[in-house]
Amino acid sequence: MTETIKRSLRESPKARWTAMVLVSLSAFGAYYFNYALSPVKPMLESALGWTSSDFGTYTSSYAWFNVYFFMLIFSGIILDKLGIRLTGLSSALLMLIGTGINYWAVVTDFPDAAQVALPLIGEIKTQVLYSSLGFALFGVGTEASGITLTKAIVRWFKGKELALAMGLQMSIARMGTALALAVALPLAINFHYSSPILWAFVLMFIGVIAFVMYIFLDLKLEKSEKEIEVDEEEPFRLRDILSIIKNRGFWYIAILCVLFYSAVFPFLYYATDFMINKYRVAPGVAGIIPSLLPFGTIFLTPLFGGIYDKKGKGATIMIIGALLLILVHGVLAIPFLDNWILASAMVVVLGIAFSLVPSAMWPAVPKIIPEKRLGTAYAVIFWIQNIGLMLVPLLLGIVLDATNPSVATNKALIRSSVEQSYSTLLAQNNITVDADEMKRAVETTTTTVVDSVVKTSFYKEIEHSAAEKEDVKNEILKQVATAGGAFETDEDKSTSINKIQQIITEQTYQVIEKNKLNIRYNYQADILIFAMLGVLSLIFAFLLKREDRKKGYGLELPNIKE
Ligand SMILES: NCCCC[C@H](N)C(=O)NCC(=O)O
Repeated sequence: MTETIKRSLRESPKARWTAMVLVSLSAFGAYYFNYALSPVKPMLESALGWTSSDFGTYTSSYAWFNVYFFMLIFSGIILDKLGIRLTGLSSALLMLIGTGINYWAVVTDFPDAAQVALPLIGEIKTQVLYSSLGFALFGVGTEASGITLTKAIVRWFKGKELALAMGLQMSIARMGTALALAVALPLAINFHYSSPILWAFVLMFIGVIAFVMYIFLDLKLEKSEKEIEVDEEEPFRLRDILSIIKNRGFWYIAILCVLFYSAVFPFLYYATDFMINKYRVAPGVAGIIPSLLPFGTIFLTPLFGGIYDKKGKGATIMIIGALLLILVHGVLAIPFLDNWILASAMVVVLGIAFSLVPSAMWPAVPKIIPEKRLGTAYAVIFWIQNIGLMLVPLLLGIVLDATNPSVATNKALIRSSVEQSYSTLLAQNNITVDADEMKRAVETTTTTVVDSVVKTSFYKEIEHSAAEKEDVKNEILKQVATAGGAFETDEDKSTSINKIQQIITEQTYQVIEKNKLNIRYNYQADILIFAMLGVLSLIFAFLLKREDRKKGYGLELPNIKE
């Protein structure tokens, strides 16, 4: 069809950039919430008794519905049928509801032993299940919103600053990730472990309002184009999937995508905990190191995209990105290199890799797949990517628990010792607290003890039998009771509780240190999984380059012809 755009609202730079900012706000909230609970992993363990496998189940749940129910494929169809406005609003609302369910689940008291049996996963804590269902719903909303926002940007910027607008939209989204990694744990420490989710809910709500405003702008655009003939967009067709999956180049890109993203996104889920456990970074600031990664990509992705546009070498860029991935995870896996400055440098290099690969990968797809099948191609690539985002975080949690079998049980032992110590000292001193105050005090004290042991102790951990662990617990209770005997209550109840907290913290710390209890995760096996994903990425990047040479896709050629 001919395109004779005359006075379309698209011609107004102010209108189209406003549209870009409005739609990007929901992506900002989504990318924030995606990582809001990750830095809080150590607190979820100390306060709620989650294990690394529970955390792995939770983070993998992002992709449950997308993978099992083919939601990404359906979202593409729904987007074609219902359009940007309705699909965008529904996905923003879905993200909001998912976040709400997740918040409710983590603040609700479930009995410690409450579990349900799930196919494939087995027994799972009821709280982990409800949090995961919320996160899975959020995942459907995020992925659907991802493809909807791309379509919205294309609608406003086709023939204009399309690449820049897409790059900026991605940058705004990544700012959300950087913010979550940097502030979630300080927020949780200073307020409550659920506070980062509450903030996510607020951001998501702002995203919904912004999308409603976008709808009005979009209606104005439609009105302005009523008299004008514009290109009709190609709809999503199931039969296109068949022709796409017959293309070998498509498979190389899709596999490279799942391998590469699986070595980055899931790394971010665990990175704060990794910094705390391996590099002894203080929990309050540990998230700043992984936040350097998305923060760097905010500037580098558009920069590398521009270089690819002008100079080409797309397949080579992907090879370099995969090599950097191997270098980073290889260095992070070396046990004796435990300096946080080196870790920060490696995260910056990972940020460079994470800017190189996407800046070459996404623009490479149109060189392999005809334009009319692009929407379908991206939906299938994201579906395959989601399989990795589902399996890898789960595997990481299981491997972390399997290679550190006593850490979760030792943290649980500390929690129950702290709880019993409070009960004893409060009763001894005739101080009454309600269930909420008690819960809060136990959570805070357990977290403080665990954090300070992990940060400040240098002992070589010893594995204890169940009977020895019972002895350690009894020793904690005895020490606390002895130290608490000399304790003088204050008229002010909260001063007395603070004194009790101090006694319990000091005594528990001493007993743990003396008995060399293992509460520090060794992440080596997990990081080696990432390094292996890097090696596989490199192989597929080379295969893609070879296929490009055979079929002449032009991946090494510049996008802009001089
Ligand atoms: N943690 C956000 C998940 C978004 C996944 C999405 N399918 C995607 O890959 N977007 C492109 C990107 O580079 O973020």
